[in-house]
Amino acid sequence: MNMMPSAIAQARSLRKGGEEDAGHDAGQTDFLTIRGLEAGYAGTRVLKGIDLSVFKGEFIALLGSSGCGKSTLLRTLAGFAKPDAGEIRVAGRDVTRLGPDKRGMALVFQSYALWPHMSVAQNIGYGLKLAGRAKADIASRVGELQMQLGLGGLEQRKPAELSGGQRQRVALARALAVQPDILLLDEPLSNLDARIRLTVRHEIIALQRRLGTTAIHVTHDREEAMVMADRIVILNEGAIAQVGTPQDVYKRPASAFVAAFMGAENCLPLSIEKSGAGLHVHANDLCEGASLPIPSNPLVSGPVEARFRPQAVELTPHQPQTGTEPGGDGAVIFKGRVEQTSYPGGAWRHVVSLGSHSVVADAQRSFAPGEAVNLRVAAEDLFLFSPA
Ligand SMILES: Nc1ncnc2c1ncn2[C@@H]1O[C@H](COP(=O)(O)OP(=O)(O)OP(=O)(O)O)[C@@H](O)[C@H]1O
Repeated sequence: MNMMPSAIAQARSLRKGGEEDAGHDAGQTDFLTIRGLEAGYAGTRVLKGIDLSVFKGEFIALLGSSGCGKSTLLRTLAGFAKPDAGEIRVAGRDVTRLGPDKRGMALVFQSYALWPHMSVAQNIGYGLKLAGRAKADIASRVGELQMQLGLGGLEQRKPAELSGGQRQRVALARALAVQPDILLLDEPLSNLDARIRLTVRHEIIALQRRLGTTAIHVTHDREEAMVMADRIVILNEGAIAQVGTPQDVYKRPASAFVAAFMGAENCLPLSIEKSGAGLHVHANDLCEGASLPIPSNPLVSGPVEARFRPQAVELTPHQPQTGTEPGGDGAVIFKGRVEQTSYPGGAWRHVVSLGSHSVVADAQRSFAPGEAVNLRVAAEDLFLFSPA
């Protein structure tokens, strides 16, 4: 049974508040199901077997670096590109080989793709006209959408006479006019300036929630994905690297790639040993020894890659440890020297060198270049990965 919009909103708010939520709610009926999807261009395989289930009313953000296949996935879902293998189902119906207009999906492009010679009202009503709807019906639906999207009074203007934010709203209204089951958004905000972007972002979420439309939103922007999505799908070179709630992918990245992509770009080598319920970090020339709880991701004793965010570092003036192995406090203390200090706003940013490595560390006070510092990173902020 499909969820009503209010129930979706409730499920969404529970998920957003629930730290331990694993993401895709058990008991939900999958609405859009993608199985083994492969697609590419003239011999180049771009999508390498995508499996994903989305339930009705869910907002999915598709995040990944340039060229990883986000638009290809969206275009294949919409029916504008043919898959080489795999299956796409909507509410159990196989739509893999159906034309774009037979799938109950609407795609909003980054470039808006509005008809330049048509007015705002004609652009919004375009899909309804194609579907043969009566003039009065079209006028009433167009008027409704104009009001919902703050386009009242602009109905006679041509796209060239609109701001970027207004054009994007017209593109969104045109997509929503046909009442799609699934709204596909291909970086619809990337041409907007930062302030308008925030406004349109909130409008899209509010509208999507009110209508209960299932949405897949492609973006480069990590923060945009975090604030808009129920779940984030991280793509890496045409394959899914992780699917999870914003909290999942931020706090429990499944791989070094996801950790780096989600901002944990500081990377240092450590050597660990698993023993019973704990994990021992060997002291080396970068850090003191430490005892940590075993994280949830699989690790083997030996060398690991340690990743953490600049904000996760507690920076203090260097204090030599008295014992050989302080451990037991659930944190690793690295030793470094400040190379550069700057103030990008909010906190002081430091580039700190540790032997031949260097990391970025934020602090509320500034440390001078040349100063010896300790960098304390708590276990929950330290992501460890064994070599593949
Ligand atoms: N029409 C095309 N013909 C050939 N190759 C293409 C075509 N469109 C995209 N590609 C290639 O397919 C790969 C995936 O492209 P795609 O546009 O899906 O990536 P993306 O993740 O959306 O990137 P971006 O974030 O830069 O828009 C890239 O290597 C790209 O060069």
